[in-house]
Amino acid sequence: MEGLKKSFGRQIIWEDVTFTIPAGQISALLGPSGTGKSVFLKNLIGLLRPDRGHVWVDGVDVPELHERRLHDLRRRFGVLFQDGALFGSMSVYDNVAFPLREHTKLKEHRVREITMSKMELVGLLGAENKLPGEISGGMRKRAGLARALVLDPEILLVDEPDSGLDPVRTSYLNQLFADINAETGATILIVTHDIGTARVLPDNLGLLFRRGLVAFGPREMMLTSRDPAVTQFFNARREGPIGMAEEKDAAALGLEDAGWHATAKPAPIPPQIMPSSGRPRPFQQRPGRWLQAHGLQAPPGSFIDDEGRDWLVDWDRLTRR
Ligand SMILES: Nc1ncnc2c1ncn2[C@@H]1O[C@H](COP(=O)(O)OP(=O)(O)OP(=O)(O)O)[C@@H](O)[C@H]1O
Repeated sequence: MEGLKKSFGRQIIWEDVTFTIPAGQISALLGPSGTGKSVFLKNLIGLLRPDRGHVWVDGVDVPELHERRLHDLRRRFGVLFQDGALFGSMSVYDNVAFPLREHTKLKEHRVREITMSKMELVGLLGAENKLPGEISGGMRKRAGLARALVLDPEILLVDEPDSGLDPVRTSYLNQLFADINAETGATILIVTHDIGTARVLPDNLGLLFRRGLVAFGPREMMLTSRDPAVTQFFNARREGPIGMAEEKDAAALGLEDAGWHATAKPAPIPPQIMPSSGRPRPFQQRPGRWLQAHGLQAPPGSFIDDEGRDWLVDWDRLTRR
């Protein structure tokens, strides 16, 4: 993304957004409600066009593409929209099978195999014949995810996969993303409000706030950041520049910011989710590596899981195998 700006009428959603989503890694984008995260995803796949700027995918500038080329490019993307975006009059099965029928010439028996395997992956077997209106919100979300996965996308964009899901399902889903990334090397971008997910799943984190990208970088950088908005958001604190309304009074901000800087204290960094195989993902980094490379110490208690296991020690054991 380079110099990206989007507005609707006189409302600027964000501007000067420039960053690179590292290929083959898992990244998460967070930000208070209404900061334009969903709008951002839509710009990435050409469903909305930015006012200005570029979205480069392998040297191709997405906003410049015409419908036909966009259609071809989208084949490489899997997208889960916030509401699942299912066709209400089609069964869950037909919804999930849709991209296969739209983008490939596969025979029906093959379509069935793939569709059923993805439905199994997201725990939806048995719901094939139901209509979207007959299943729960969380199930619709998982159906949307199965549909996003049927073409084995190189780039997977997911908008709030965890909203409306219970903590156990969210935990399964996070494991699923780690496994997909490990197995297929897909680049995954997740928009989420779930700080729990943001702290343990991605390799990189970004924060949208006040009409721009406050920061984007490796998980360890973001979780130890002293930027008041970043610290406040990733630790779900009330003290900080982010208010209940979209934004606090700019004048008050200047006054209070100094205090926030002094008190911003990062919490311990939790261990990252490992793939089910027990082997690190291709781009997964040794815990503490980014901090070490920058001459920084992890906050005390970092990389220790709930059972008291030290993941630094574990990592060395796993990678030696
Ligand atoms: N098609 C559109 N036309 C006009 N305004 C829009 C359009 N789509 C989104 N907006 C506005 O853009 C802003 C950002 O919306 P968006 O849905 O991207 O926020 P978000 O960060 O994803 O929010 P949440 O976390 O609550 O889902 C909102 O003020 C919304 O009303």
